Amino acid sequence: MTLKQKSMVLIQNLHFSYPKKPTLFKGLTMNLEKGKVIGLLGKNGAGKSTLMRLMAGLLKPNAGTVVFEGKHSFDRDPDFLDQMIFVSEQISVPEFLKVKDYVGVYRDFYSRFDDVRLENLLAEFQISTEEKISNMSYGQQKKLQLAISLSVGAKLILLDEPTNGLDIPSKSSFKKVVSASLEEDQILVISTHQVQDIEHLIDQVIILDEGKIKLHADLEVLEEEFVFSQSGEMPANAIYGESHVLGARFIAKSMIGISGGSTDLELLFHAVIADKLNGNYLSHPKPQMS
Ligand SMILES: Nc1ncnc2c1ncn2[C@@H]1O[C@H](COP(=O)(O)OP(=O)(O)OP(=O)(O)O)[C@@H](O)[C@H]1O
Repeated sequence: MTLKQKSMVLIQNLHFSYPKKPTLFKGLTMNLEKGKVIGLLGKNGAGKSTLMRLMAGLLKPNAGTVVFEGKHSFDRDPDFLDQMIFVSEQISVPEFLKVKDYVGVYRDFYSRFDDVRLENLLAEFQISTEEKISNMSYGQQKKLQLAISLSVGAKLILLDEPTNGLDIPSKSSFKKVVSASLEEDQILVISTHQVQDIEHLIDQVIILDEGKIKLHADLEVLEEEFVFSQSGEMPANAIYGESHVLGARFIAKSMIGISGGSTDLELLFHAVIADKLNGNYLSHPKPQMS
């Protein structure tokens, strides 16, 4: 399959700023492939939610393009809207409705709505369709929104801070249902500060900083290229490391005979923000980055 066939979201030379605010994105370029779960990381105010809103077509680029399967997001074409769902961090669920009535709104809107999947997800999250939304806690409402987002049959699923407000068992359920629900022709983008909530779940990581994509990488490639490990003291060849009472956590360039664990997302994030490890570590060539 060629890169173009695999790509679903193409962002090219994207410029964006809010009115009377400094420029947020100055020429962002990237593409997202189907079948991937992508973690979007960045400090507060880095622009994660804004990038998601641009992908959802809720904001208009000042220049450049955001295209989903050949359609400009901001055109909000009916086909595009049928294939995309964006769940923002602040949920606004109409409290006067019962779960089943609220779900009905989505069932009417999305042509590929999957009732069986929804039923299974609501069971996993222990939500009854007869429940009145006003009687549900914030976390329960959040889980309802998540269950819906994974059931509408969207090819592009954008989740902004989906695990905020979820208790520990629900976070485990979140990982379980996401891994089990994602199909080959879907992309799931998860923006979060809770890196442990997406560890062992994401295929790719994107780190946004100062209006740029500092890193866009397949975790598989990162794990081939680098060693993420711990030792009694900081090794001399560490690219980046953090000392703690028992020694150090570090990232080093991979060498024959030395293998490291799975990607330590927190350490990776700090290394990227400190400009110790930037770039493109994808399993095939990509368009030039900003
Ligand atoms: N509606 C808006 N109008 C004006 N400025 C905005 C608006 N929304 C966000 N911003 C500004 O844009 C920048 C990026 O905000 P955004 O919410 O996209 O960042 P974020 O990475 O999602 O942050 P956080 O991690 O805190 O949620 C911030 O400086 C913010 O103040």
